[in-house]
Amino acid sequence: MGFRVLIADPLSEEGIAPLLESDDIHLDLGTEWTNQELLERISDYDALLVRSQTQVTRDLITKATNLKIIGRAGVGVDNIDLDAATEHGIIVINAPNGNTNSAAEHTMAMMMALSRKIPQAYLSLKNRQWDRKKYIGIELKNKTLGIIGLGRIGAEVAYRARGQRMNIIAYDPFLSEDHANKLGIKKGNIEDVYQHADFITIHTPLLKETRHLLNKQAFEAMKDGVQIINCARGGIIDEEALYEAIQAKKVAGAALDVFEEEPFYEHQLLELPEVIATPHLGASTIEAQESVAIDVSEDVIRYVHGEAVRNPVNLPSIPREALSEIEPYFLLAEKLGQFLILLADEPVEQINLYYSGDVAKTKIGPITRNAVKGLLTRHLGDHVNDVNALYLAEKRGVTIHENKTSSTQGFTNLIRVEIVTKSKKRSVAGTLLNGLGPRIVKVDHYSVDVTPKGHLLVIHHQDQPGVIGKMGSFLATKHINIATMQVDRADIGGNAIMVMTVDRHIEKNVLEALKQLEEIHDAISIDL
Ligand SMILES: NC(=O)c1ccc[n+]([C@@H]2O[C@H](COP(=O)([O-])OP(=O)(O)OC[C@H]3O[C@@H](n4cnc5c(N)ncnc54)[C@H](O)[C@@H]3O)[C@@H](O)[C@H]2O)c1
Ligand SMILES: O=C(O)[C@H](O)COP(=O)(O)O
Repeated sequence: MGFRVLIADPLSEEGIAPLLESDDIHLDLGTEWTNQELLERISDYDALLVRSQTQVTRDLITKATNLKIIGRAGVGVDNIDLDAATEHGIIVINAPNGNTNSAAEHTMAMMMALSRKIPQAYLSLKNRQWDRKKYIGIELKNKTLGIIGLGRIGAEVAYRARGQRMNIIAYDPFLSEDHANKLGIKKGNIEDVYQHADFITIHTPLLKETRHLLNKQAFEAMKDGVQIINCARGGIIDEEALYEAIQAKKVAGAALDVFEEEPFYEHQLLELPEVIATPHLGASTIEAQESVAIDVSEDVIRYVHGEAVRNPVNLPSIPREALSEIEPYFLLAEKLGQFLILLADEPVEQINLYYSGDVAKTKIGPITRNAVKGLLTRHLGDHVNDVNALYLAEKRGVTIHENKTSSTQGFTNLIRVEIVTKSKKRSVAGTLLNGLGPRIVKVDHYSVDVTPKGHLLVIHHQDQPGVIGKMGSFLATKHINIATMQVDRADIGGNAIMVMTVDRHIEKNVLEALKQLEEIHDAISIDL
């Protein structure tokens, strides 16, 4: 059947062409399905593609037992329960760039329609009224536009509004003076925007912090006769407060593309002649729809082919150049984690990662995720992946610390993973050998040289003559062939370690018998 993809909201046909053309992908359209149908059938799918309409709730995600990826053909992911997706190890991707222009153009269209009362005049004319006095507008030229949220769309709006010869003041916590200067706008705080703007347009995501950002107090702080444009998200404006501010003539008009509840057919704001509105059309252009659908389709294909996706929402996004540099470390980190967890005989409380040499110069976050994934998979199973590894560790009270160190111990790159339990610390270190791949080079403070692959046997023993021979003979009686062997010790006659690669899995009873040998302190079998 291949990789099953469900399209739950209408997407551009041209945009999904890459999916239609893929032999290993099976596409179904669920745009006419009811919520109940979606809940009942979602477990058949590996991928779900949506726009802003379908509510991807925790309930839906819990029922989506085979789902691996959710694609949002657009920017806002407030219709997707990201926490639930992350917990279930489902990667969420979006298409952040494809509709920027369309949303910015729609914002400008709304501001111009608002300032010249075009929708109201059109309605009046449709009703066979020729009323020129009632529809006197104001010019944009020399007016101040306040932009709240100067990201992709906010910046495009600023660029266009400058063309209208507006003065622009913007508030965004990440806006630098330098960037503001480059855009030819003024950087201010939110109070400055309220105090000076004749028009205020919002371009933030809907977050806990931005819900009802424009509320009663905010409207009170604004200039009398201010006009509001919202082409971002409904919940950012407290609609009740806006209604009252318009009735009180504090706000002269509002142009709204988005609403707290969508869709709707009755809305008290629409009863006000000062309000003009569109039904969430900011991204509804042929160009934007084609572009966002292509972006998510191509990312789904990348995912199916095991490549890194370009626009992950619940994973840090890695630029392509950086990815090629760090991807080889993923396997090493995962193997170190898988190896190390078997040395732990108590619950892990802390994971410390030490990066040195070349690897310390890279983006280490994704490497850490792979190490933690390796540590957790052993006990939590295959549902642990790089999307939920950190979340699952955190949920179990395990803290993770990343460190960059200068101690390369002679290797060009070195990753050391350490676990801290109630009574001890254990660690393994590994390197990527040029052309030879991953190697484990340290187990605690012992030096070894082991390829982390196949069946390994780790023995802690007393360093004394005859132990190695005894071990060899013991394994021979169990028909276990030794492929490679590494030995290191703390001091002559002191504690020592043996790491062997053997040709088959070692059963529990064989390990127990091994541990009974006099000089053996511990024996651990590791299948990688
Ligand atoms: N109407 C539509 O059809 C339509 C189309 C596209 C995007 N959108 C919406 O537009 C919004 C912006 O999209 P974008 O692509 O520009 O996103 P973006 O991430 O590029 O920009 C958002 C900006 O908001 C800023 N921000 C966050 N919290 C803030 C706060 N409390 N105060 C001020 N600024 C804050 C961020 O720093 C960021 O710069 C999103 O909500 C998106 O869903 C709507
Ligand atoms: O966040 C977005 O990208 C816009 O709101 C577009 O939403 P839509 O895909 O439902 O048009």
